[in-house]
Amino acid sequence: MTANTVSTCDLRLDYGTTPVLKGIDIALPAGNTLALLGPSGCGKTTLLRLIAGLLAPSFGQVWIEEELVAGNGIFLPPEKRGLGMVFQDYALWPHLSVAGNVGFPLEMRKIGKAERDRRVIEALRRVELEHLANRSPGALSGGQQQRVAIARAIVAEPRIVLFDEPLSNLDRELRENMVGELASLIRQLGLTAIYVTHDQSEAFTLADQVAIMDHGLIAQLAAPEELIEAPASAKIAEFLRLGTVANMRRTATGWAFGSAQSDHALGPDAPFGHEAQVLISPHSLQACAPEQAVLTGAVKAVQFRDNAYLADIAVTEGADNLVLQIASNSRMRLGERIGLEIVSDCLRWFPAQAGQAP
Ligand SMILES: Nc1ncnc2c1ncn2[C@@H]1O[C@H](COP(=O)(O)OP(=O)(O)OP(=O)(O)O)[C@@H](O)[C@H]1O
Repeated sequence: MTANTVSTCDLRLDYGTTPVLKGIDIALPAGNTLALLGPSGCGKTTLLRLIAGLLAPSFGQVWIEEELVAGNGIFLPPEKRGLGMVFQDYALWPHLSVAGNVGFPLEMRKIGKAERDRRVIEALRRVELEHLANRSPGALSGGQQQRVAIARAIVAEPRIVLFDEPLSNLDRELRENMVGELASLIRQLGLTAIYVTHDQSEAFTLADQVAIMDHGLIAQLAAPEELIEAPASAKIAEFLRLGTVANMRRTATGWAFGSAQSDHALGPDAPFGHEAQVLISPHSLQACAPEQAVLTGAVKAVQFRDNAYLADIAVTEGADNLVLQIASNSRMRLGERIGLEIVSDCLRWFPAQAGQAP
């Protein structure tokens, strides 16, 4: 079994009387990347800062490679935790050369010049920037600056590298290119990484595991494909924009949904006898002729994503105020009237929330 490099146990943080983290448990195996994903203010950066040692927990523990670094009266400062960090703005010093920036953490550790030079060149070689060692950071592209920041984070050969939204200051095109590059760099270097982002595609490209955070808690921690296949709640499905969440009722012969009724049988996991929340993803809908359909609507918007067209259909008959997304190989015309058929096996049902009537 692979040892966990970072783990937290019931980790909490309060600012005054306001709980910001309410009990976080993670266990990250060596060589894995964990993304912390969630809306603004959910506590991602706070969790990263607790792991880094930039904040002390109100309760709970942080372990790094079997060593307790925070909790039970122990608190190791950042420089004693063996971590590398890459921040949003890279925090490169403009008055130092690329090599000077990368060597700075070693200088702080009072490592001699010869050894320092050797390690700086090695770190720059690993990010393929040794030819720019003497340049000033201001004379580099955004992507190159980011690689300098990574070289600086790995120069002391840390066990773990923490990334706090390292791409958010780049323009969209560069960001998209850099995500893939960063993902392969993390793998090539064999890093164990924790990566804070509020960008889902970034998290899904980079991470082995994604922790979806919500109001100071982890709502679900799973591999990207599992999050898409099996979101744990309607809220997570909505946050990940996996489709439309609606209420549906199983009937004796089929299902009822808004004012629509159908005799098409539902899959075995559909609950009997009461209304339940269901995720209708683009793949659980098929277009059909409007006169044969239980649900019909008009095409409201079309976008091209992941090699297919996604159309928003505003349902006009069968349910009120509902917009459903459907995937198609061809571009539908705006305003076109289409029928929708539900592929019941592809629906995902959510258990009733506590307090919800059965
Ligand atoms: N020094 C502080 N004092 C009081 N409250 C704080 C402090 N720092 C952060 N908070 C609050 O803690 C909560 C979590 O903040 P945090 O920065 O961890 O969120 P985040 O998920 O990283 O958000 P973002 O994506 O916007 O960076 C927020 O409600 C924030 O207002």
